[in-house]
Amino acid sequence: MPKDRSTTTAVSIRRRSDEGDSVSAAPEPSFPAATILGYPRIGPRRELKRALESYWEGATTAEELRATGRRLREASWRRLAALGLEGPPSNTFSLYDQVLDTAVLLGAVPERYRRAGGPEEVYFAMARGADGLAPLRMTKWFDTNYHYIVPEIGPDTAFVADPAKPVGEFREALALGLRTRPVLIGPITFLLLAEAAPDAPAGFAPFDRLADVLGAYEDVLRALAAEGAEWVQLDEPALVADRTPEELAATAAAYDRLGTLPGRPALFVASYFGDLGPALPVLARTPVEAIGVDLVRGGVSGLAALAGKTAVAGVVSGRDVWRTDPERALPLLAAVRKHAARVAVSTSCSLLHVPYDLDAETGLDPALRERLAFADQKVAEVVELARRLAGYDGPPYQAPPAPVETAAPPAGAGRSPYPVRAAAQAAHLRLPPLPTTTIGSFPQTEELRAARAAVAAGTLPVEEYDERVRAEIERVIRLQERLGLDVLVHGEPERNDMVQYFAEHLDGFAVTRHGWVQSYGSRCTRPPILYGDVRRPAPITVRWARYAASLTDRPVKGMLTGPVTIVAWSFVRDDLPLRDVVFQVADAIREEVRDLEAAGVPIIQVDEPALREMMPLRREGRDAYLAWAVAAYRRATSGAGDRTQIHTHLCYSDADQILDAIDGLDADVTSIESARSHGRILGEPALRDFPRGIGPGVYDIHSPRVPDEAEVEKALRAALEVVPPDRLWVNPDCGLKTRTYPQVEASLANIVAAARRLRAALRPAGG
Ligand code: MET
Ligand SMILES: [Zn+2]
Repeated sequence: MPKDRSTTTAVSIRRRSDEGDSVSAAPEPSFPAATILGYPRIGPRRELKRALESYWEGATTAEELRATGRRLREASWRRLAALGLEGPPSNTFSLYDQVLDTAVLLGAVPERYRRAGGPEEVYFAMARGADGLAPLRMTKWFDTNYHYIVPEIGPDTAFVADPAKPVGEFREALALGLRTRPVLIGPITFLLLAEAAPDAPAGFAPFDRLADVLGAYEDVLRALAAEGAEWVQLDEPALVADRTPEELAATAAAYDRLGTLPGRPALFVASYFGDLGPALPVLARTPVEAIGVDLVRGGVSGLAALAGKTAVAGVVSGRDVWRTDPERALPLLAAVRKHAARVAVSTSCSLLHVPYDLDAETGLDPALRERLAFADQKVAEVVELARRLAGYDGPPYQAPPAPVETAAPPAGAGRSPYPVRAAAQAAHLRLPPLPTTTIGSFPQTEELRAARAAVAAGTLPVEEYDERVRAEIERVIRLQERLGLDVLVHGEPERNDMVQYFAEHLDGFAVTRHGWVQSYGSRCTRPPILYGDVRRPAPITVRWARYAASLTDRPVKGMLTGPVTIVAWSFVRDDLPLRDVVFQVADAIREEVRDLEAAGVPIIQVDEPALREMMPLRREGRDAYLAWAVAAYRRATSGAGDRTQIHTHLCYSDADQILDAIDGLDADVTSIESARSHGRILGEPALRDFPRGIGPGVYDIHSPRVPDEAEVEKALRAALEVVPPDRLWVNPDCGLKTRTYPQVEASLANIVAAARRLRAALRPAGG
């Protein structure tokens, strides 16, 4: 075998499938030697965010929004071409979410949204809700901090392909002289991520509709081929999680069917976020031409199945900001090359999960900077690796022995059992039944954001900024008193972000200025970079908590972010086991809990919204993960005395998967997302027995909609069916930071009113 085979010029005859089905014998188009699975789309300066928000406010038109999209796509393609990438992906742009785009592409728009208006209105009604129309559910994309919109599929969903978007984007790029590879979410992943429509009969699963949805995929593939698309990428990340034999058999059947579609483009099935495991040979037996494997998360065993295929080898991580070590990547690529017909160098997943360009960061320590690569640097890396691979004749990669696990540090001195704590807290706090509270943040005003930027730019003295933060805290405290909430918060006005704020005050972290990563819709976060040992040089939140408490007689909660979440939402050093890094952070938070308690703060909330998203995608490894994650949380919180009430907050609706772990956190009160899943969380039998305080969210803060009093009351009545009144808390799904004051005031007023009505109804007659 010649070892300098260059993949750029590779042209071969399309193979026949094992079964010998006759497949068109057209030559397989060449696949680029270097590629990426996707690219960020929010804009290097978050141009899409601004365009979306101004469109939603009614300040700009749909046409202006579309024009911004076109400009961003063009700029991205030109940038990729300038970086040396050939045949870039397309249809990786989205106005809100790629899963929602796929639902639209396949005609899976639930009937009730169709009356929202024109195409944009219908689309954004599904994403964000509209008058009288709650949005579709939103949840996290695999183990990332990106949120997708959950499609709703019923037995009658009429799948009718509407390929306008991928076709339109393909044409746009072609007009620039670029033949792109349209990217679609594959049928297996699409259906597995969807949920059954509310009116679907019991036992119905969206996956039952696979044969029907494939018809729509065939139409899309035909339409793209007619435009001149040579390759289409079908993303199937769902195949890196555990799949049943039936699901794998359906995968084989689906790709056999798409693979034998006459006149189709060449098919590249991409997998990412882990190892394909048993799905790899299944895919490899189908007629698809190319298969993508994640070699950052996944291993090299089983690659022999790639014989005869084009292997798209993900060796440049799309999930972190570290440079790729060519001494590791080249042997990995050589290992793939031993088996596959052709090898393309790729990112391990879409670059959606990393910031655009390291060159925009001018303030980083040069020693750290040298170790970093953002999206554009990673594009340059795949191009360079492909060039080096062509001439590489070193040995292929061999997996090293698995590292030996060290024992977890102890949880720290234990608190008394819950009944003892609960009694001490009840005597101390004297709260009514169904206590009302919020999750921590209040809307962030433009003035405060601007003030923070001015401090960073050196144009506003810190003392003046602190003064404004104090004024904002006072305003938020007065508002909560006026609204009649029982447990108040300071509103987190001093925090740009719940993770970044702590990162800025802990040693071992660096923060970026422009390193935005899309979280959902127009929302972005700037994940800090955890590069060294974590230490807390001084108390972080104590002065603000103390100030807030000084303003009111009601209890004020102290707010901290938990160790798992701080690590999950950062880019983390990869030279230590993740667990050890989390324990370092837990020790820093433990010190903060102690200091808050010493300052007289009676309730401390330690948020762990990322607990579930960090969970391994395959069952194997989950128990071990949950054990150390829970141990880290307890290490952070167990220094508190019995009288101090510890709250935690987890904002996702499918907490049912980790109820044991939530129980293991041993927090006195747990608030959890529930509004958008129509209270589904409380349908869980395990929750009936949840032994401590629980606050299922009654206000979907991801939507601009204001819930009315009756709706909140109904949700609370449903909750009271399973949770006794002395343990039921009344709160929104999550923090209020992303909402406006008018929305928040109206919603909280309705929540307090509903809680009061129920409280009155609970009171025994004459009591
Ligand atoms: C994503 S969870 C957010 C919790 C945080 N305390 C807030 O209210 O913003
Ligand atoms: Zn939350």
